[in-house]
Amino acid sequence: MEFRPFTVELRTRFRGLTSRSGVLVRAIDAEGHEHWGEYSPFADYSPERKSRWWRAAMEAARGEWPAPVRDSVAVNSIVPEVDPERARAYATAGGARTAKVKVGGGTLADDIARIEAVADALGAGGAIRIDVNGGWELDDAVRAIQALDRAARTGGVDGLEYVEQPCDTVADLASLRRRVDVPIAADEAIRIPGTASAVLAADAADVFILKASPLGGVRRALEIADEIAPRPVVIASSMESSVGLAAGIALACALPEEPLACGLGTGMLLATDTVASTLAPTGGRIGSQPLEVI
Ligand SMILES: O=C(O)CCC(=O)c1ccccc1C(=O)O
Ligand SMILES: [Mg+2]
Repeated sequence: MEFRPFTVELRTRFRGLTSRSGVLVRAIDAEGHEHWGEYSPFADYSPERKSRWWRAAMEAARGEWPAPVRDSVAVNSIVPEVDPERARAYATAGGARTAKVKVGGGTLADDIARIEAVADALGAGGAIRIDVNGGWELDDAVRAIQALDRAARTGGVDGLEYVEQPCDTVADLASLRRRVDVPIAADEAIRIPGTASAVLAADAADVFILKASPLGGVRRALEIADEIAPRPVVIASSMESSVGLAAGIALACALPEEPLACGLGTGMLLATDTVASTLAPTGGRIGSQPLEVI
């Protein structure tokens, strides 16, 4: 095995980061085929969570992914917490018809203006989901979700598709789910410190966000999807370079049931990459592609 440290730059600050660093792992299988894995855990991850990411990188480098059952999946665009004019451009990037809008970091008025701009840019038939990354208190969450759902009913968009991780704890997600009509999606709650089983047991989410690398690899994430079924899943990246992104695509294309539009369009947010041609969506869809690691 060969190990190659890397750093890639982001176009927009994301999760407080302007770059992503890690190690690429390269291995040749028994038939002489080359495979690459990416180990790029976030710096604040515990040793246990880093070890899961390591298992995902090893699975990729050993060429142990299951065979795909579809060629491509729909993706969502990602709208960071930018002003309404820039939000419009992000909303339809890559041909996406579903936009995931980051909210909750500034004022509710700014969030409303951003959602209205995204609804207008998408137009009829578009879908809007929001990601709070936790942090809302229950009562604030109820008020904000109602206001943002109204904002998403402009331009022919049918309200919010779901709200991702509005509050931190599984208990708060479960309570909130009983107080609002908008579906609730669990992201961090199924990994930090919880599990999909705990979210299921508390009946705390309608939609489950699965990420191949932090969950320990494609096969592990497929087991979790099996446990969750028939509830809908969304496969998302962890803002990896294209080598890591390929694991998410392999997972999305191997699921027995087609996932909802996936958060696998993050290649568009990279200014530099580990491959010659970044994995990015066209016509709102993304599929696997041979990687030319540079
Ligand atoms: O879901 C997506 O569209 C992309 C993935 C994404 O948003 C993300 C990427 C890295 C870290 C956290 C998150 C998140 O879902 O908040
Ligand atoms: Mg999220």
